[in-house]
Amino acid sequence: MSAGGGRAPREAGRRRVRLLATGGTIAGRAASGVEPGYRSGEVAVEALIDAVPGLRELAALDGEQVAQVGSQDMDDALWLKLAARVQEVFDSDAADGVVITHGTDTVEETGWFLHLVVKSDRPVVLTGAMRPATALSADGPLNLYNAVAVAADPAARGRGAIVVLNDDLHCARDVTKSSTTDVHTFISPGPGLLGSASYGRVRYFRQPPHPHTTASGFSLDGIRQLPRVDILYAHAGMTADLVRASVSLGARGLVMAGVGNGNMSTAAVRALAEAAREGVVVVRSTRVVSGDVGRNIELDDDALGLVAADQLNPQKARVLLQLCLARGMERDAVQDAFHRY
Ligand SMILES: NC(=O)C[C@H](N)C(=O)O
Repeated sequence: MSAGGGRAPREAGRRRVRLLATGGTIAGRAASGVEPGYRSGEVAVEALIDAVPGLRELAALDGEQVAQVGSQDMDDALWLKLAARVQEVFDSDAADGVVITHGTDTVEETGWFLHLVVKSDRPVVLTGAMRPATALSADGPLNLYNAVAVAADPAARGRGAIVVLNDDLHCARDVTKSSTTDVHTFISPGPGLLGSASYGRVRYFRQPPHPHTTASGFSLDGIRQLPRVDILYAHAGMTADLVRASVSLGARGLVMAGVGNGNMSTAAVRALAEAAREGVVVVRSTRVVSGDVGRNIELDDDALGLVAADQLNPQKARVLLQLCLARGMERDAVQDAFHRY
């Protein structure tokens, strides 16, 4: 095992897994994750690996610290860095699969980004923990064990980015965090789980039906930064002010976390239609945890110039819209992408 990104030795029949650590509660130090002043992301990658009995028996492992942040501090620059690192690891044949240790707050967004841009069939597995590494009944060690088992499993190939927590395998497209503190926080509303893992024994229930990784039209090619896309949260009595503020601050895209089926107040609708006329691409998603946002249902998207998010929640819609805008796609092409991916 090396901490600096050296290769795990190739041993006959043994899969090689690279651990890319980014921080999060899986690397947090505290008696619990709800202590005042608690900070995630303090335990280094070597210590994480050493804390899991039997981990090295699953695969030839090496670890690399890509970042050390609470995932609330993940941002576009870190996504680009992480995705580039995953791509380099695969392109140089340094590993058969990667495991990314990550905070749970935004793991769904990072996973979705990687699901769309990484060009490889090799498994990209993300895991984390709800309880700090030093807490009573820490969940990180078994999550990491299961994640390495998935990354080392040839049957995980071609399934895109997989989020593994609490014995569940989720497609990065579908997964979302549903509880602030519960260990069973991750759900995949609608499509359901991708599979399960029990002490390293992995089963798959389905293939992700939407294009991803090698079949996705997105990649890192030519992308040095991502365009600004803001998410606005709809509520009773919403005014138009924040829509206008986002546009005047330079947002090239807006995602509305609408009420119900992607609805919002009349004032907000008018402001969004105006933004769309000015060339901002506006996507209607929903603050509701499950269900699709359909086109031209309660709102006339055709007349208003809006895009419907289909199955993507606001934070996932933001990632896809950033990638679409980075590729120079216009509104109709963006709508097609929301139906396709
Ligand atoms: N459970 C966690 O990992 C929460 C932490 N704030 C993070 O996302 O990094």
